[in-house]
Amino acid sequence: MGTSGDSPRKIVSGDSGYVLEDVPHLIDYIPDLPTFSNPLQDNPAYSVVKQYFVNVDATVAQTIVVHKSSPRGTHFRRAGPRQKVYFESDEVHACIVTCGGLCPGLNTVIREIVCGLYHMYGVKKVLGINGGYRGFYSRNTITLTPKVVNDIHKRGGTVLGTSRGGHNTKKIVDSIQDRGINQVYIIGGDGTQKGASAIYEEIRRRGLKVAVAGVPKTIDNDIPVIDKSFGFDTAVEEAQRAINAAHVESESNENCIGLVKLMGRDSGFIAMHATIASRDVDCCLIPESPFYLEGAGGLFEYIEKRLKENGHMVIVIAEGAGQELLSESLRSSHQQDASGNKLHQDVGLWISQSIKDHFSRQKKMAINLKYIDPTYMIRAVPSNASDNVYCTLLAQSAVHGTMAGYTGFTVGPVNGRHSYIPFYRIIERQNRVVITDRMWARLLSSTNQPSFMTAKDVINDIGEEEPLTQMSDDNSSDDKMIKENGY
Ligand SMILES: Nc1ncnc2c1ncn2[C@@H]1O[C@H](COP(=O)(O)OP(=O)(O)OP(=O)(O)O)[C@@H](O)[C@H]1O
Ligand SMILES: O=P(O)(O)OC[C@H]1O[C@](O)(CO)[C@@H](O)[C@@H]1O
Ligand SMILES: [Mg+2]
Repeated sequence: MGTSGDSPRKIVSGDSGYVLEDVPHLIDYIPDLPTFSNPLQDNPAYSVVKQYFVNVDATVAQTIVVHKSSPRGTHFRRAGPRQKVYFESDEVHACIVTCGGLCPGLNTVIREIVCGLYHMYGVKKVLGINGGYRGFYSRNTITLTPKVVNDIHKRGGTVLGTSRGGHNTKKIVDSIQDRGINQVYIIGGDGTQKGASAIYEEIRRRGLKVAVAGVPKTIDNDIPVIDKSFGFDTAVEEAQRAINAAHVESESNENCIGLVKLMGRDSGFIAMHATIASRDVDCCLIPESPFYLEGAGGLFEYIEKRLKENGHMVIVIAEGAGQELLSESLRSSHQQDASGNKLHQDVGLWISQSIKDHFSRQKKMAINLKYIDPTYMIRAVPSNASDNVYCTLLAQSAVHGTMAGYTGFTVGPVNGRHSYIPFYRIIERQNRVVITDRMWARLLSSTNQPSFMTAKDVINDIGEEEPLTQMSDDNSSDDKMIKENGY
């Protein structure tokens, strides 16, 4: 997938620096499509809601921390039901697919897309594609009805199955066309959204009346623009159990380190939030913050200090942390998964061994190390209550968007308001923890760990990154101004 074959971006400018990064609509390439009244207007459940339909001009600001002279900046189209729809209920043939790694809440999103289509729009034909993208052309489908999906939100995983790799755009769109599908709901992470964008482009090239909606999913929270991804809170909550166990073990044994490895391939959000939530963690290591082991200011020195002061400590390490150190000491593997994601070496085992070797070599202090690796346990659980609510809103917003004829979009909250975001904004970069941001500073002041950074590193890092989601810390725009002003 490249940018050369991509359809033109819809960017609309307004007064005072207002910019709308709009999403595509079916009428962009199929003019004169008929419209219909939204069946929701006759739905008794919604009859009492004042201004139920979203104004066609309503947009959501990406940056809400502004200054007197700030331009109004980038906006996205507000999600929600529209007065006019571009599909009749009995014309719709929808399908749902889940791709990439598991994440709490997948089943809730599936359930709410099915129920939203049935109950809000009277749509009766919804297909589940089994086993991710490759399922479009090599696996069975399952008919989804409110009855079939009734209880699935109480289970972890995805009832549709998932996979990595197997994205063949042509075969997938052939299958969509052959089956007469005209709404495609694609639930997945950054890789999946890239695949969804390729599917949308091919559908548009063929001139098909098929709306494509992405629902962003990943416990790593590495999708930019949106406030956070669903399932993330559940994963952070589940991680507390491992951290608590590490703390209990370390407190009860002499000179004991409780070490927990958490998911987070390229971004350390889970580790960072689990650490801040717990307060029992003395050191958190994430991919975005390089660290070193030996010498002044290094990890071993800090461990020794902490054990002398407290007799125990807890370390949380994200799976993608310290990979450059591993590559130095082990033979670099360069392995990839079926989707082309780099497969990391096991940093948990490596750091456990390195710590043990250091203290046994040094003979000053006998230590005890308890290593806990809850890897898949934090993502294979059902979503918690707040993620269930979040998943419901995502699913319903996606359904409203496709019924209104929008396509080529990912749905998600931007500053708390659900919005339709063009694919290109979602797939252009990965969201990562910004370590010059206040959230990381909050963590450092809670753990009291060394920052492992020299003043020179900090200066080099400054100005490189903008806040990628609201979760980074919306104060960062202030920071950026300070940097730009050279204060
Ligand atoms: N650039 C791309 N173009 C088309 N398809 C892609 C692209 N990158 C990934 N995919 C497809 O998207 C699917 C999911 O990708 P991936 O395994 O990277 O997971 P993900 O969606 O990023 O989720 P997570 O990282 O949370 O597990 C796979 O089937 C993969 O083939
Ligand atoms: O299921 P797999 O392929 O082992 O995936 C593991 C990866 O998936 C993620 O959970 C993202 O979904 C990463 O944190 C992790 O590295
Ligand atoms: Mg991914």
